[in-house]
Amino acid sequence: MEAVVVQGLTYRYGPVGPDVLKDVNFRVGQGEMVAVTGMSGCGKSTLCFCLNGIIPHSRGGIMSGKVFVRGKDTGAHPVARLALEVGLVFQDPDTQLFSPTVEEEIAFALENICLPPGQIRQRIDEVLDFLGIQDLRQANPYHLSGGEKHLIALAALLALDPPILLLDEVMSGLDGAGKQKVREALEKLHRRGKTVIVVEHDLETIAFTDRLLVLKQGTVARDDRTEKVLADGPFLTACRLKLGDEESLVGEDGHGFFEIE
Ligand SMILES: Nc1ncnc2c1ncn2[C@@H]1O[C@H](COP(=O)(O)OP(=O)(O)OP(=O)(O)O)[C@@H](O)[C@H]1O
Repeated sequence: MEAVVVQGLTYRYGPVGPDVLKDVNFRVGQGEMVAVTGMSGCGKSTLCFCLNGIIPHSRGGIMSGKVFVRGKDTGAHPVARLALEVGLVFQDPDTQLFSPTVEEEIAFALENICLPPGQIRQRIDEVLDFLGIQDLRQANPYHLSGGEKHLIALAALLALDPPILLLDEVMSGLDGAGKQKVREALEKLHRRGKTVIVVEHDLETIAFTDRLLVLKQGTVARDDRTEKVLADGPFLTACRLKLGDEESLVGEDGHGFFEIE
């Protein structure tokens, strides 16, 4: 069974707005390490919401086509069920952190699936060790930096142990050491058989992945080996992407910069 199958996915947020995703088709095998990139506004986060069922269940809008995660049609399964298959770390971590301590944040989802208290404590220890963030155990997530918040959201997701991990711009808020930490964690998880999908606009941070999908104005402009795409200067220039940050901060409309943390 494939981890992800996307067939003819087209989506718009409202009845009159433009199609944000246009006839997107791709498959991800179990255990693959895939990156998705593209300029600001090309539809990366929207695609993430389609992969974990937030679209169509919680965002409204108009979706056509099909998305399957581990054989489950996202349109036919509730988001809470899909969360056991695909864990998403959101681009904006404030939308998914709401507990007074890191420990309680990680415990929350585990309590929801009725794990016994002993196992909850064990999983919290394991994920904090795994990410090297035991020192943040009693911290209030709201008081942490953007990068640390992403790590806590990732820890909460890892504690649930979903087979597919989906990270939306998690690296961009981290310093060099933080990026290295996440990269090593993802490589270790990949070796353990997890399917990892990393969404990043910064091409340097995804060079470690095996396969790269480039989105351009809501369509898949390229789906190839990462090293091959990153070596294709003319293609990157045509997509206005480049290794390094400045160019990829320009929006799809061609003007303006957005802030990263
Ligand atoms: N809730 C919404 N309602 C209407 N339009 C939206 C909504 N969210 C996003 N969009 C639009 O959909 C398009 C794709 O946005 P999306 O956030 O998926 O792009 P992105 O590639 O993730 O961008 P970024 O790299 O800046 O996060 C953009 O034109 C955006 O303005």
